[in-house]
Amino acid sequence: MSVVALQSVSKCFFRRDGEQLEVLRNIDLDVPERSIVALLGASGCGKSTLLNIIAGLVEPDHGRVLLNGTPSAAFKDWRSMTYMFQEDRLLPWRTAAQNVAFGLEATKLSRAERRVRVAETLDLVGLSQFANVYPYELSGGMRSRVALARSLATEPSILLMDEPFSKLDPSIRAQMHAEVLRIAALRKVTIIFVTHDVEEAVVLADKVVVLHPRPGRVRETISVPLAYPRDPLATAFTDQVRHLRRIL
Ligand SMILES: Nc1ncnc2c1ncn2[C@@H]1O[C@H](COP(=O)(O)OP(=O)(O)OP(=O)(O)O)[C@@H](O)[C@H]1O
Repeated sequence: MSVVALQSVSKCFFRRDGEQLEVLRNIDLDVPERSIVALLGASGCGKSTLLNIIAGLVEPDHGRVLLNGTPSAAFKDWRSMTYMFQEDRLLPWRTAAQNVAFGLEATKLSRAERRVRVAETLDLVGLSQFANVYPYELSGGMRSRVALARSLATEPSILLMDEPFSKLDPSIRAQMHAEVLRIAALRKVTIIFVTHDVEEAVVLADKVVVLHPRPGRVRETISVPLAYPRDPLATAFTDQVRHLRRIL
């Protein structure tokens, strides 16, 4: 069964001047369990809007969103889904551990259970030594790891990411890609992420959905049949990357 399925999803926004902006038209999407799907497209083609629709943050005008087979409006298990934003959005007055604990505070876990979960998740992203450090004392890559740990602390089965590594240096970015692939395999998580970077899409995803702008439509869905773990340098010269580059 698909973890996330979109059927003929369309969305318009109204601009300030009253003009209607058709952002998404008839989007169909099928995300099987434990897959990694990239939403790839040029700026403004509706990638973030699509992710927000999946997350239940934006309601589509037409079409259906099914989460584990349940229509979005009737879906109850929102805790099984987390969202990682483009900016890390760490709270500066909280330590790394306290930031990771943030999403757990609304759960039924006891204080002791939360402490264990935070320690496990920081360990997962290789930051056990930095639990008591504040965000300003961390490098960009470490902050990104804390943000990833915060997204994973609730043990989600679906992780949505909106260009989460776009602000990082290329080498740190490659490290984060490796981290995501390692953790996705370990935690059995389904990932849907937005990117406008062809290499990032091909390194991470097993399926790349290419969106065409104005209005956003699925232009093509490309499978990436490369075995994991992938080598970013090796993937840069594959046919898939050449093809996607040509389209974009
Ligand atoms: N709440 C809103 N109200 C009005 N217009 C919106 C709203 N949200 C998004 N838009 C418009 O919808 C279009 C698609 O935006 P969206 O952020 O989904 O695109 P994107 O592909 O993620 O772009 P980028 O890669 O630049 O982040 C843009 O023209 C944007 O200005």
